[in-house]
Amino acid sequence: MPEHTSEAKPIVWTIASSDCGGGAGIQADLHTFAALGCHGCSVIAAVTAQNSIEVVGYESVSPALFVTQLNCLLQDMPPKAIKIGLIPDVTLLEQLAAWLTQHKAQHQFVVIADPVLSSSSGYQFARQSQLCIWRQQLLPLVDLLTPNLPELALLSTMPTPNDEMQAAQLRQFGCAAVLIKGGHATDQADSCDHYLGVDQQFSLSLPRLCNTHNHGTGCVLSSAIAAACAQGYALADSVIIARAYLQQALANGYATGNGAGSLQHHSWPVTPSYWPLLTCDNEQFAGATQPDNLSFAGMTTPIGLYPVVDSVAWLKRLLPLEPDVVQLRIKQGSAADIERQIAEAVLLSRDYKLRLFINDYWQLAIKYGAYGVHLGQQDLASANLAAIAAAGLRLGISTHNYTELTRARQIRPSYIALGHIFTTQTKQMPSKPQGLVRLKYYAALCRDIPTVAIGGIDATRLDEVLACGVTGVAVVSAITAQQQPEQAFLTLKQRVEQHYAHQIK
Ligand SMILES: Cc1ncc(COP(=O)(O)OP(=O)(O)O)c(N)n1
Ligand SMILES: Cc1ncsc1CCOP(=O)(O)O
Repeated sequence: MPEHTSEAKPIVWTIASSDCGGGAGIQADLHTFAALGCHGCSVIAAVTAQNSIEVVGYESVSPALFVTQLNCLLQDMPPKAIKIGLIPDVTLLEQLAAWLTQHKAQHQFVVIADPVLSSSSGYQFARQSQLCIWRQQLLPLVDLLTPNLPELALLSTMPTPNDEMQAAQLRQFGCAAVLIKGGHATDQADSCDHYLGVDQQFSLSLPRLCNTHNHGTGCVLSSAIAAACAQGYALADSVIIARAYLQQALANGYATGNGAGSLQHHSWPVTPSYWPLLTCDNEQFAGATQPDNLSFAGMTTPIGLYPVVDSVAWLKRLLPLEPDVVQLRIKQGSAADIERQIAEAVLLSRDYKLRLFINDYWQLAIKYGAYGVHLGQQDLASANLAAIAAAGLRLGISTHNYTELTRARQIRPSYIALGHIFTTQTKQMPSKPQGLVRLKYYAALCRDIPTVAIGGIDATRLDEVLACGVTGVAVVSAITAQQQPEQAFLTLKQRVEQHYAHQIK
């Protein structure tokens, strides 16, 4: 399902070369854009003659026609993102650098570059003069470069075989981020890519697929990243989405001629087995990967209506109405008062058979024996997850994007919160509202873990949120800011219960 309606598909350009065999180049890029809900435009740099076995030859377009394509598109169909692929000509590379210098700042598009310097069948497109233009003129205009290991070595001037140092050098030349593709390290069982971004570094690994129908792999990965960027995802998220898209396309690759066949373009990836394992390379996310032996108690699903209240006084108001699950999220008060409220809330929860989650204060939750703990992203780094699991408490984790969701899934918590879905007045959020399309994708990916939607959800939006496939709906102001909070709770609870009862039938 595309992020936008048919009236507003984001426009993505590919500036690359034609593969008459249809598996790579411009043809693969356009398939990828379409599958990810974008409208693709193509600026053709060269026409190659190739099939599934070999590249037989190529001819570049004239410099005049190259620039005319760029200008004509810019006038009427400006891009949200541009993918650069094979440009086997020095003059065209120089022209492109000059054109990007002139227009990038004004039009604010993202540039993803796949420096196709040789074909997987062994054809060499790169000459020294082209490498110089890449280094000196193009890299400073690139937001993400996606070299494979041979391309990384060619582009870097470092003789060392150390990939990270070579990538660091390319970033010094000016490209903001580098994704080192590990596909060529065929001696390893997993295929592992390293993302070196402005403020994040991580590795993504997935089982190496035996399918030999892998023509156009690099083209598809870079164009999927561009498409996800055009859909408004941050660069790190786009890399993760694209890697999952590629795994899905590779898993279903098919024969065309007698050589490496083509990838199968499908749709937005939501299948857990295609999702990469994310390992954080920097301190910030240390400890975020689940130690294998950690296991959190499960929740009986669906979670249903999940009120979040800020005091034990609010909890006492709701308890006679028999909520199934409540979160106590205290944000003010002295340490002594907070502990008193948590202790009292846990005692009350036992009397009422309530599943009570404590926000933030995981030590107190363990001390008093709460049903569970809810932690945000910041809390994850400092909390002792092993202690929470060992005490038998459930764990809920907040997420606000694909990177956080991917990490949270690896921890295998009791539930994952997805937010904020709509604008909320209750909390200042540093992130953007996620909206319903993303919520649906996230919930589909989490088919194996309970999910809770949160943020700006009220009676008017309840049905569309439930329709996205979450197993619970968390609300604050839809209850506590209403004139009749008890009545608001009862109405919401009845509607949520009806929804899940209907689903089970
Ligand atoms: C169900 C649910 N989802 C998200 C949150 C937000 O938690 P967190 O990120 O820890 O932020 P604060 O609540 O501490 O502001 C939540 N509390 N509950
Ligand atoms: C705590 C929190 N975390 C993400 S949104 C949010 C507040 C949700 O409140 P409301 O339901 O009133 O929008």
